[in-house]
Amino acid sequence: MSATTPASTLITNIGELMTQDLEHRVLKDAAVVFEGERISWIGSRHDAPSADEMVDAEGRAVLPGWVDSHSHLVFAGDRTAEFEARMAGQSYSAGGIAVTTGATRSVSDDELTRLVRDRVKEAVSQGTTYLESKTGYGLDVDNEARSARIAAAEVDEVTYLGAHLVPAGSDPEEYTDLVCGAMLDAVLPHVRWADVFCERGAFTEDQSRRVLTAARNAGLGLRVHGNQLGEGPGVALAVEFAAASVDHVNYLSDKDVAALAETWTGWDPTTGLGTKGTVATCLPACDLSTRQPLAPGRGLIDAGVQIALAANCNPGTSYTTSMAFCVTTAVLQMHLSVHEAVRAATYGGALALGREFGNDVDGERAVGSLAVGHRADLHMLKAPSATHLAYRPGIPLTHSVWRAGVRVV
Ligand SMILES: N=CN[C@@H](CCC(=O)O)C(=O)O
Ligand SMILES: [Zn+2]
Repeated sequence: MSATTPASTLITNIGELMTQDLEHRVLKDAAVVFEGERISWIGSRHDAPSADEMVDAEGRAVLPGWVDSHSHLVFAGDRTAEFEARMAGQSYSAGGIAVTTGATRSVSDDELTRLVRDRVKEAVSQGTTYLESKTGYGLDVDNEARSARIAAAEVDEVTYLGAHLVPAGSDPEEYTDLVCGAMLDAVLPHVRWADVFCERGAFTEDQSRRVLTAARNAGLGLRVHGNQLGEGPGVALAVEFAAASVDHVNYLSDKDVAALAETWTGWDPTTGLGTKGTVATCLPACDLSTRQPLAPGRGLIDAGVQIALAANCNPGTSYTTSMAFCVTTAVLQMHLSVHEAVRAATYGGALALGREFGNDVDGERAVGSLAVGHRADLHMLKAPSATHLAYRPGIPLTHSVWRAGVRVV
């Protein structure tokens, strides 16, 4: 805690406090107290205890900070020309990853760090308080290890994505061996997760299975990029490996939806107890930028699948850090309620990263929901309710942000 951070803070006169806790509480006329990084009290403002510092929300809404569980922040350069071509009718393919890999390899460690740091700042300024990033634009042992090391210093969670694209000139099977061998060993000290882009033009089912097996044997949690460009084996593989999340999920068969729903049958959403399933992470900004059908978030929720919303910031398919844009799109176009969309962008992201209530890892506090004992990650809007996120699309509504009890915006 910095010398200027008060020991305890009371935020009072909150018009709407959307807790996204297990009871789904939305409190009117509320107050929150946090001591250091920990929330210590939530209730009616009329009953609020005193604190060292008092912040008057003046009727504004307060939500948990966004938990952005899917991004690719470690890159240099951009792909404006590819985007323009796509807007003119060309379809997205995985091949563009090679362009960013070339640009990323060409910059110094300091420059790459600065680029990542600027993107994190941009995300935080819009209310993101917990952020994952993948590697995946290094694609050789040294550059993947460098990406992992730089990401680990700048973001909360790092995912190894050596299996993003087979580099030009490499034999796919030999490259998969490298991803499962020397490259995995090199990134291991810096990462908690591994991911694979299981899609045509990227990694086959068999190659993906090898990557997931090696990562699991190395003790990493698993994630899968699946069913982005067409129906395929990604979701089934994610379920088979009990991955924490399968991301994109644009093209799902009834069997895929049923398989994902089945993974949640042993979990109680009212207590958060039981065996968690595989979160379906929807990436609406990416879907719009690649002109893919929006992921069927509504149908997934209705089938009993826990979903997350993430920004998927990367230079190819989704060059944005705006979680608010994703929430807006989820409400306006994916037919989620505001509460469901905000939940997917906060609690859902935490579920996808194993950082939700009851899952405090390495002594870290739960994120993505507001309850006593959780990390004080709060996002105050320039609006009286979260509904304004969808009602006033495109308007920057972040008023202030606290991350682990420290005011950062
Ligand atoms: N789909 C795979 N990976 C990224 C895009 C990578 C790129 O095109 O640079 C994604 O999540 O959309
Ligand atoms: Zn991705």
